[in-house]
Amino acid sequence: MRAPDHPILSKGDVLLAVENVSLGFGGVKALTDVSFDIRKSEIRAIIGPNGAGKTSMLNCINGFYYPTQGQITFKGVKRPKMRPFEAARGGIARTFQNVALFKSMSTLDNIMAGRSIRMRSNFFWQLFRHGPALKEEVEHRRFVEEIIDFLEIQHIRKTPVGRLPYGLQKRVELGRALAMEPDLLLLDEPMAGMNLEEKEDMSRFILEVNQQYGTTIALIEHDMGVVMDLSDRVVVLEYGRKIADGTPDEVKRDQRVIDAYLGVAH
Ligand SMILES: Nc1ncnc2c1ncn2[C@@H]1O[C@H](COP(=O)(O)OP(=O)(O)OP(=O)(O)O)[C@@H](O)[C@H]1O
Repeated sequence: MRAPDHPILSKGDVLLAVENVSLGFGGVKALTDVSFDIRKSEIRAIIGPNGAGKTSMLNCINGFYYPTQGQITFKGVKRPKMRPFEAARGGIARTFQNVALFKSMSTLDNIMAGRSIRMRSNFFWQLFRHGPALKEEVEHRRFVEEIIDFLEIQHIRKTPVGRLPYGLQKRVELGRALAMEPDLLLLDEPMAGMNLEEKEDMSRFILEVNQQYGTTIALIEHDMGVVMDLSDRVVVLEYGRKIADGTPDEVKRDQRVIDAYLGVAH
């Protein structure tokens, strides 16, 4: 396990704070004055109708976009403008709406690629798999094997991921994000395109990651059954603005949320 590079936060402390964030693309306002926080070790859902700004928000959190206005504070530090790999190095991992893996590479190599962000030895040593790099690689390999066991994907460890069914690809992508040992795991529609059994498996893994490792998770999801079962708190966006924020029960009863989103079958 890596040593923490920040003051140790306890369960329930604010891990990430979004304050008055706005984001514009030319004339289009994707986000307007949105504030909410994500607390350590919780599962936080971001929901709302299509085009509400959910993915834009995730993109601001992982450094893909920089807010036009407002600020994001992570582990107590105001976030400077940064690129996604810098956010990843800082402890934010992400999966995508449409799986983003190296399709011709095996499950093992894809997860190992996620792990490379935690490797310290320089490129020279890695190239020759010698000296410090060899010792380090053995340790990282052990960690990756733990993830493979945890996600129950031993049987596909050598299979090129492009050949796997969609549900398993999503599981490998989760494995790659976990290999980064993130402080904050962002999941963009982790159940999209899955059948019922795959959804149940994915829900179980998300809960286990949260409970066994205490990993803080923020997820975007359209399946309301999943959202209400998994999340501790839910933030609701509509037309780029926050319209509600609370526990699943509070949000379910909120008339604005019912009118904007839940009234429509999901
Ligand atoms: N790169 C971009 N350039 C221009 N407009 C964008 C861009 N990205 C998002 N938008 C616009 O910003 C708004 C919010 O989009 P976003 O994808 O964040 O919504 P969403 O809630 O994630 O939707 P969905 O549930 O359909 O994925 C939309 O009007 C969208 O068209």
